[in-house]
Amino acid sequence: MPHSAAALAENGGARITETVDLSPFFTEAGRALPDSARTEAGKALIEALHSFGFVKVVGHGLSKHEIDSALGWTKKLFDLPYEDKMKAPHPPGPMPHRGYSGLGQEKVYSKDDVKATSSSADVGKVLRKISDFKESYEIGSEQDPVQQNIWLPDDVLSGFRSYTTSLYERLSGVSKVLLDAIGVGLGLEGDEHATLTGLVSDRHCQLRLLHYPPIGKEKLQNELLARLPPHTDWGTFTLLFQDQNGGLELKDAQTKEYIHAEPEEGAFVLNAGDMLQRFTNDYITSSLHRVSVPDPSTVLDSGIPARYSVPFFTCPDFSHTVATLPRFVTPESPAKYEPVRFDQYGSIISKYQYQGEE
Ligand SMILES: O=C(O)CCC(=O)C(=O)O
Ligand SMILES: [Fe+2]
Repeated sequence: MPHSAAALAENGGARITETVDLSPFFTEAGRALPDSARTEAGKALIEALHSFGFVKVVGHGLSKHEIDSALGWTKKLFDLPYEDKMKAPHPPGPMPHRGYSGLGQEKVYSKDDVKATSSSADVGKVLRKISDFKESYEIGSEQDPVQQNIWLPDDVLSGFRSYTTSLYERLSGVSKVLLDAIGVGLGLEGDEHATLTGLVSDRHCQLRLLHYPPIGKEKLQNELLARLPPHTDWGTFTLLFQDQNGGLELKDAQTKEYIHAEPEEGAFVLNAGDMLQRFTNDYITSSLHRVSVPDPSTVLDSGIPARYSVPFFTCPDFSHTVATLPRFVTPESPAKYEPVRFDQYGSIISKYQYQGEE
């Protein structure tokens, strides 16, 4: 791991150390345990999400084979020649957010980036001066009536459609159990627990396959590059599988320092999105995170290796209105957010995470 090891040495190496075991929710043996085991695991989950907005999860029931397959198919896809990948091109504009985007095509911004450049006539152009050095492929539910999937012809990568469709379904199921664990950890019961179900839609989640190509030392020295700039995820929460090459970092809201989400065999990273932050009136934070490019002086002559990751974004239904749960509004913590319909929130944000040429 030359990249992350070098970066760790450089900034003191703060890492996410929180790893929670959610087997009381996910595995047969765990489910046989008394309720107190689920309460304890749920509370540990919420404690980590409250402190950092990020946590690593084990005991989620996904096998090593399942995780390796997700990363393996991702590599197979991006190993294809560019012309083949372009047989399923992401259309220009933010919607539908589906299909393949080549290097530099998508630019991710944070709300603060937009504020800082908003005096400029063309915010998108200013922010695109540093391009995102990544390629991606977006997949949604086959049942999504709003955004249809854009598939490669099956002879280009045989089995890809059926594999990724089943991965979407599998991770959608995992997300529902995670949501239950969040409810248990927050101590929600009855109607309050029921309001949680609106936070994860059957048809509006999104699976994303990502490839950050290797970068030579010279390019790192000579060009302004980002792998994935700081941003928050705007859905409910995201679960993410990454390879062993590292680079994902999140901003600690207290210290303002970026800390490393070090890859851990068998674990996925879970981070809260904007909807969970609004639902809990900031009790759970949607942390800024990024995939950084290291300082060239810390990098070996061979440059930095490729990195692959697979995030699954759980989102409410587009027509669902997310409101803060009353129990999180107190005299000490007055309401910070108006209720918002998810598609309206999405259309404000996605304007700035623009795909395609401008
Ligand atoms: O590749 C990663 O580790 C981060 C991906 C991410 O944050 C995103 O796609 O929103
Ligand atoms: Fe993200």
